[in-house]
Amino acid sequence: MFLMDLQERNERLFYKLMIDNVEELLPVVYTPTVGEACQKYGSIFRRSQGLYISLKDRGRVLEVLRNWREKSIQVIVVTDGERILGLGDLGCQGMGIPVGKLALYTALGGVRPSACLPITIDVGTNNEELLNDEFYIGLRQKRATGQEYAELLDEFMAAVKQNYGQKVLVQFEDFANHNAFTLLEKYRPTHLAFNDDIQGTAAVVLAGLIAGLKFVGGTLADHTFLFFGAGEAGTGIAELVALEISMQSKVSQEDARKNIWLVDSKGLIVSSRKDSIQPFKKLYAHEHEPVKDLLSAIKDIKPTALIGSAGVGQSFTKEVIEAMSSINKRPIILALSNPTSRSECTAEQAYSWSQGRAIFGSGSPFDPVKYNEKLFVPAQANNAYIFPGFGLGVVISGAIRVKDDMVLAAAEGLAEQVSSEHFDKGLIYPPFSSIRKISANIAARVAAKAYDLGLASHLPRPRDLVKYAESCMYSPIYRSYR
Ligand SMILES: O=C([O-])CC(=O)C(=O)O
Ligand SMILES: [Mg+2]
Repeated sequence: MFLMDLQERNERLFYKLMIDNVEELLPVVYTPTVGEACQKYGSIFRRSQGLYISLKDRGRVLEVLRNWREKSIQVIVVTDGERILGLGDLGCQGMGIPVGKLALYTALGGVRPSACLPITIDVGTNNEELLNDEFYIGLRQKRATGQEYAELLDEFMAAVKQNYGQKVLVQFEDFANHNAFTLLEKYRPTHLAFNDDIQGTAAVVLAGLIAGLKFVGGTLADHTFLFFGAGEAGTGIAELVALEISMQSKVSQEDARKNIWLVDSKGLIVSSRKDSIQPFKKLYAHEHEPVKDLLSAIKDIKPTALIGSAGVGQSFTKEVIEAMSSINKRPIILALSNPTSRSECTAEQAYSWSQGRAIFGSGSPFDPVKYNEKLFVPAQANNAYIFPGFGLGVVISGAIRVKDDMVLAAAEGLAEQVSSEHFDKGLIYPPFSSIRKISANIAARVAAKAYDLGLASHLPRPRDLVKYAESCMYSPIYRSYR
């Protein structure tokens, strides 16, 4: 609440404070505190942040967009609040997420604050508690679905293009699975559309796996990956890992998918399963006997890495971590669900149950852990490493579309920032304290790919893209007066 006030009162000071104290303030402005802020958004509401577009605005969404005080927008983060982190449907109170993500776009990625626009689409909520809460700030109705939902989103996306042109990045955030994949597929051919939960998370995890394999040995193609959770994050990561394997090892993507297995709420996804498997999971329905639970799946599949993103806290039990540790000398354990209460296990559990052998990363931050007199520093495998730099790269190159190769370039840009100095400390990501440098490098990689693919509209292509990215970054300094 203090930081929200400061952001409102003295934006420059807010960003100066953020940039100078990233590691301390990230968990406040962002995950996990932002999750709690969304849960309590109605009762801590002071001034409106961001733009709300509701079902009641149908037919005049363009007019609503034009009411926003800033005219030159480069990045929009939009949610409909249906799947806020792992907390579920928070309706309009999800606004904290686009606001927090865009604060990071500026602090971590150097996109000008005035060029950032947080938006929440209000189509109602199915959260009964909120519907009965006198302080709820959104429409008091059940969520609109089907055609009514699709038409509002269509009107919104058309209005965005009409008002800001085709170089505005639209980042979809925390939509429910059943809309996230459909919206991305629908709008990526016509808009500069990016889904952070699918593509951003995929890039950060791929970078972490590439770094993690330095401790384990071998290439991605030599290993087996098991995902607990087959939603946006799980299948997004699986697809990017398969793409990277297919490029590294010159095999087809179908072949690359064979060492990747997914577990959802009904067990291991296999072709023999009787229930209907959603299209985005089908690619991973390999031939195997049905397996009901995670522990049995681990014993059968024998993965090198276990990647959790189901939003189910404490699902990596002692037995699960011990099974991973009996199969691997250095098991890779990623507990990606957010916020902390949804984390599959804590850092302390991962290190102690694996007797200090786990290579551990989590979506939400954990403090370093002392185990057997040794200090372990857990990695924060959060898309915050990717989206600010990714967005900066898109903005500075004037890219008009997002291609998977650009997401891959972002992952590689992050992975190459991990040096021997980090590996020696057991780290698979560089520290957030150097995030602006990391973002500039990711931006340069992404921009380079956009130019290579002929998708960049800002010509001529700058010669040194890293230097150029750095020179474009917003800094919270005061101009000197004459
Ligand atoms: O916001 C975060 O910390 C990461 C993320 O996108 C999510 O959990 O949905
Ligand atoms: Mg998200």
